[in-house]
This record gives sequence, structure tokens and C-alpha cells, in this order.
Amino acid sequence: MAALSPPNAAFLHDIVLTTLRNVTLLDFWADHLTGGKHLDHRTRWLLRIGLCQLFLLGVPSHAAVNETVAAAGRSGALVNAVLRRAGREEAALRSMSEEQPLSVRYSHPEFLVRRWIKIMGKAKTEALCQWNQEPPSTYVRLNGLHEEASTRLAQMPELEDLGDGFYRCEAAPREALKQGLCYAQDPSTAHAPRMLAPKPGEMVLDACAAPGGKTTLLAELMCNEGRIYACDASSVRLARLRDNLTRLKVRIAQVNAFDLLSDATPPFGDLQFDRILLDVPCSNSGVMRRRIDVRWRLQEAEFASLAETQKSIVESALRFLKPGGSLVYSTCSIDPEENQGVVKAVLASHPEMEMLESRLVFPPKDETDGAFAARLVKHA
Ligand SMILES: C[S@@+](CC[C@H](N)C(=O)[O-])C[C@H]1O[C@@H](n2cnc3c(N)ncnc32)[C@H](O)[C@@H]1O
Repeated sequence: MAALSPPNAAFLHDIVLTTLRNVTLLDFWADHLTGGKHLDHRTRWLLRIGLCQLFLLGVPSHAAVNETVAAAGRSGALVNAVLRRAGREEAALRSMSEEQPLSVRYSHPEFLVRRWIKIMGKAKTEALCQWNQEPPSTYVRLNGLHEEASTRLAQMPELEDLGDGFYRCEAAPREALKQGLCYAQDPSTAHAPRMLAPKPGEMVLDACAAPGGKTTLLAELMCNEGRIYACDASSVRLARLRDNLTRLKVRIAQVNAFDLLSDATPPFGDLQFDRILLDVPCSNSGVMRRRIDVRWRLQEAEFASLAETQKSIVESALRFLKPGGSLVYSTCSIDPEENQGVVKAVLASHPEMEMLESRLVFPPKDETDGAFAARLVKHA
């Protein structure tokens, strides 16, 4: 197959992502236009794609209809009739959808909308759903361990300096990323390493480290002095972690496979750490703007099972923390069950631990991805 031209590739990318982001809304229109008739899989996707172009991407009607009909094969007549009718009834279809519940208007699973309304009320839920419907910005973090990074990035007018080492850009700056001048990362990812605040010369454990976005910032905060054990249960992900650490000039990290929930002997023997970062696996409910798949694969029961795993991970890691040391627990979830709930459960069974601070980043308010971080200290 011939490669697409860059504008066509960008257009295809837009169609795919906008369709996936709006599936429920597109189905609402398709079902209304077909009288709720059963549609085979292919026809349904063609209608979703056609309606997406017509109503959400502003593609001229003749182009959206003709191209979709041309791809339709034997369901061409139906697709043609439905899309032409959609064009004629656009205003009515739009005003009907405005009367629909948030789960339809913003294409989110019903259970999630119900859960969020219970947690944060309707106004914040709507703001969050609305936030998740926009394409995400691309951000990079300057790599302070690269001696030329500040000068070189300052010479790139395509980067908008946001302060604190972060830049926003239209497209990822491939060459600068390849040379390790910066790392593609949302600003919300910096809160946990900064909250941990490791100092040069300290012993640090980053126990869920791959692919290493936070490890590289920890090394930068430590001025590449001291030691970081960067471990992860997934050996596949360790390969990317190693590449990232090398490219970003991290010299103080020791990379090892280690599953905190296994009985294996730790790769660092009986070492105890000044600081531990636990950036645990989570529902990703704070990054749903960036990761469209999340809303469609998440199941309600997962919140409780994730919270169990997260609590076990923290409890396992506590044995490696020195008395007087700090541990930062972090997620890219905005769900209290995975955040405050886990911290509360850990504190209840560990009187030697105390929480000194916590921060929840809420996307519509902070205008970044969502995240949570809490700093716990172990009494000496
Ligand atoms: C949110 S990601 C970490 C992202 C990473 N900190 C970064 O900033 O690039 C969570 C990681 O935890 C790892 N993980 C999951 N269960 C684990 C366990 N039991 N022990 C250690 N690592 C685990 C996963 O393989 C995954 O790489």
C-alpha cells in the first residue's frame, strides 16, 4: 500500500481518534437515523466515521458522504441515505443530543459518570468529561543532565516555554528527543519526583520505574550524584527504561527486574533507602484525554482490585525504607479509592508511618493530566 502524504496521514489520525472519542454520541445519532435497526459491525463503523466527519470534523458534506459511501461496498445505499438525511437534519440531531445524559453527550461509560457524580458532583464531572473530549497537548521536559539542553531548546521557536523545565509544542521535537535534550512528558508527572525531593548523594529506590520518565527527573534533582535503584516487575519495559536512562545521561541508576509482590530476594540485598518512589500501576483515570482506550476498557470492579494491589505494593516497599526516610506514593488516577483510600489503609495498619502532604491534580482545574501524590515518612 502506498504511504499516505503527511496531511492525509494527519487527517486519518484525526478521524480515527475523534471517532473513538465520540463513539456513544455517534451511535446515538446513527440509531436515531436508522430507527434503532440492527447494523452489522462494518456498517455501524462506516456510519460512525461518516457522522464524525460531517458533525465533528467539519468535512464538507459531499466529501464526507462520497468517501464513506465509496468505502461501504454492499451497504453503500444505506450509508448514503443515512448520511444525506443526517446532513439535512443536522440542527435537530444536535439539539436532541444536547438533551442526552453526560454519558452520551461526552461518550463516557455510564458507570464511570455515575461514579464521578457520586465522588465530585455533576458540575465537576461534566467539566472532566468535557476535558477528556479534547485532543491532548504535547509536552516535553528539558533534560537538565544534558549540558546543552537549555541553550538548544531556547533556540527552538516551536517550543512554548511554560516554566519549571516544561515546554508545549504542536508536534514532538523528534531530533531533540533523540538527542536526549528533552523527554516527552506531561507536566503532571513532575509532581511526585519533586515531592520526594531526593538530594545529591542519597540512596533512592524507584520501585515501579519503567519506562523511566520519573527516574530521569529524580537523577536530575540529585545532580547525578548518589544511587537510584530503578526496578520494575516487567522485564520487557526494562529495555525501554535502560534506553531512556542512557539517552538522558543518567549515570547513577542501577536497573533491575524486581516484582514487589513476589518472594524474590531484592536485587539490592539488605539495603535501606533514604527515599522511595512508588508510581504504581493504576486505572489511568487521570489521563483519559491522552489515552482514549482507557474509558472503553476500564471495568468498575477494577478500582477495588487495583486498590488492593496498590496497598500490597506499598506494604511490600515499606520494609526497604530507612527510619526517618520518605516514600512518595503516586498514581495517574483521580479516583479516591486508588489515592486517598490506599494511603488511609496503609496508615491504618502502619502506625510508624505518617502522611506529611498530598496533592491531587484535577485536569480541568490544573489544565494538565490528572495525578495524585502523597508523601509518607517513617518515624525514626
Ligand atoms: C505507572 S507505571 C510507571 C511509570 C514510570 N514511573 C514512569 O514515570 O515512567 C507502573 C509500573 O509499575 C510496574 N509494576 C506493576 N506491578 C509491579 C510490581 N508488583 N512490582 C514492581 N513493579 C510493578 C509496571 O510494570 C509499570 O511499569
